[in-house]
Amino acid sequence: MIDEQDNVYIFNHPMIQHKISLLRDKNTNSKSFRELVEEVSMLMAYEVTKDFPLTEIEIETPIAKTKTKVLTDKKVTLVPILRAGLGMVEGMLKIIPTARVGHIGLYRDHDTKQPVEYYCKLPANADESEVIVLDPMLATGGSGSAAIQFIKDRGVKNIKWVCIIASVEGVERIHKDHPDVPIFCAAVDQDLNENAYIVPGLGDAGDRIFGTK
Ligand SMILES: O=P(O)(O)OC[C@H]1O[C@H](OP(=O)(O)OP(=O)(O)O)[C@H](O)[C@@H]1O
Ligand SMILES: O=c1cc[nH]c(=O)[nH]1
Ligand SMILES: [Mg+2]
Repeated sequence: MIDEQDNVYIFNHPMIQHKISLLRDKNTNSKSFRELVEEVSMLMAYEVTKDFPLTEIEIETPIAKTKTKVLTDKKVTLVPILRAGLGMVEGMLKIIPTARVGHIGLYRDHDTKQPVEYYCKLPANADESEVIVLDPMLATGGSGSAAIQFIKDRGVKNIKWVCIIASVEGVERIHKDHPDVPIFCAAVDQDLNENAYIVPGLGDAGDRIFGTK
């Protein structure tokens, strides 16, 4: 159950939408918030991987020989954007257990709202891999656009962006800077407030995952 328009895939499955409502609720505590982010990520992984290629092999069941399909050997790298993206890794790994994990550290300067890079470690030969970038929030799109550019600068061609809540402005920014990158999310919210937080959004995802406020 997914709406696709202009390279944006919105997950409208009832189980995902229900969990998004719990994430948005300010009364949801850090433990529940973390668990919900993991569960939503796992459900999203199911759709994000739907174009993965299959190869036919022959095996023997206890009853008979048969032809069956397995995933074609394909390199996948998950790249969470620190900190909040970390909350999405375990859920994704439940569905894609062979994925490697790289990390990009970015924070948004409180005054300028511009992304500041403080860490980047991608697996060797990341350029041979499909990269799935993880960050729960796409607000102005500044962090997302910069992260995608770091990854492209390392030669990666096949990139997907997976977030939980996007803003209209963030979607437009990624489309403008990186029209080749599809966006997967559970909701697109209309507004940003004066602090560039998504409205209604869910607040500061990093602080809610790690209990830092
Ligand atoms: O689209 P943007 O306007 O760039 O904003 C989105 C970014 O802001 C948040 O990170 P934050 O700076 O709060 O860092 P944190 O994950 O360490 O809390 C969020 O996780 C994104 O990375
Ligand atoms: O709404 C927002 C915007 C940026 N970062 C967040 O965590 N939430
Ligand atoms: Mg934060």
